[in-house]
Amino acid sequence: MLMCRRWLVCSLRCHYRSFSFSAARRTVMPAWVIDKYGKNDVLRFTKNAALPIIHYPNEVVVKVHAAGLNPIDISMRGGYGAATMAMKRDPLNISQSGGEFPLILGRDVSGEIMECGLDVKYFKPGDQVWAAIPPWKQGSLAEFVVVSGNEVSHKPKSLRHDEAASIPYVAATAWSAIVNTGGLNKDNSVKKRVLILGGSGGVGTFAIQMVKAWGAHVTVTCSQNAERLVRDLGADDVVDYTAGPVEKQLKNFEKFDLILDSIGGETEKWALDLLKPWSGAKFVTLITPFLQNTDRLGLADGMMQSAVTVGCKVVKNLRKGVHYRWGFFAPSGSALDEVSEMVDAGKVRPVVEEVFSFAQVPEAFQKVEQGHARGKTVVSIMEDQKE
Ligand SMILES: NC(=O)C1=CN([C@@H]2O[C@H](COP(=O)(O)OP(=O)(O)OC[C@H]3O[C@@H](n4cnc5c(N)ncnc54)[C@H](OP(=O)(O)O)[C@@H]3O)[C@@H](O)[C@H]2O)C=CC1
Repeated sequence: MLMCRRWLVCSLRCHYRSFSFSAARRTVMPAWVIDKYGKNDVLRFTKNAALPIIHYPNEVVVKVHAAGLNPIDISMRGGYGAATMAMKRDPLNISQSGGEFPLILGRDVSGEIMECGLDVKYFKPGDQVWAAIPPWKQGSLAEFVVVSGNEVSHKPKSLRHDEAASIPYVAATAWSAIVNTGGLNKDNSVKKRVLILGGSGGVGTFAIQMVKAWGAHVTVTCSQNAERLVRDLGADDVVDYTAGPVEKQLKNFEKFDLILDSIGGETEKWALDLLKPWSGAKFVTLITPFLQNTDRLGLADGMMQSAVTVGCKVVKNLRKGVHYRWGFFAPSGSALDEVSEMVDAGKVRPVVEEVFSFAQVPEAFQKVEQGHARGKTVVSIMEDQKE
């Protein structure tokens, strides 16, 4: 239905465009950038980052009110995925930026549309929006960011920007893993048994709420001190991984239709035995060696290595009657449209652990890097904080 609405508005709003942002255009903006990969000391605040401009007609410029941080920001600060991102990012050098630096991190944005490309008909300047920004694009720790019209969505009316910025990246990841890869959706999830390995962080706290809203029975693994949080979000059964091997604790549970793994490591050695065999049940892990492979071996060989690795695991598990899959973040404005409706209907709420000011971006990175997240870390980018 939402896809149709996007199409309808596209048709009705013929070539709407505003020139107000362009007319008042400055050439620089405040931002946190990195000029090389490393630890937290590579983060640099500047008032002179290049102001992003629309290069493709389907893009919009968003004024950032709040940005969300994710573990991938810590990894990217250290160079994770650099080879792949360099290939994806501006392969024709249209932006003429001359390379990956200065790089702006931050994958979540909640803010306001300032300008729309000529092909953007679903949005107009002034719209309050949110988006998850793909890792090969400049991020949201800046005054403005450019995203594609198909990545952006109207933010939930019931949320402030600092709340909204906690959701897009984890929602787009959970949606891609659970819906596109795992095969569950709002119409087929009632009474399905879902196991979420790692329920207390960003992805977990969103995924619990999403599948619970669709009627699934949700089992979650987390630390003992996160039990109350995940139960409040809708978890039916909670397993404390600090109390002993999870596989032993889960052995006598009824088998599952879907397992979402955001922990990795040894998990896949035992977790697939917890699925209902020969029923279409799936194990979807978010912890994949895909980017490490491409960083290490280059794009072609890295992709080949990844295909061989995942292919072997898929075949091995198919023989046991269960499905093994890798899950990935995938930007999707239409998925965020649906999430926005769920939020405004009170079915999903933001789980914000801490909000930092724009001046405190390095502290926000430290917080995410320490781990043990209980929901999300957000950076609020108010006018007076950009000085
Ligand atoms: N493939 C992809 O495209 C994507 C992959 N990811 C990956 O998914 C993972 C989760 O992301 P995100 O939720 O944002 O991360 P967070 O850092 O927000 O959360 C991780 C959570 O896991 C908990 N945890 C740690 N160890 C265990 C364990 N053994 N069992 C259960 N819970 C545990 C942590 O709390 P505590 O330590 O206190 O228990 C924390 O709450 C990350 O590794 C991330 O890189 C995320 C998005 C996209």
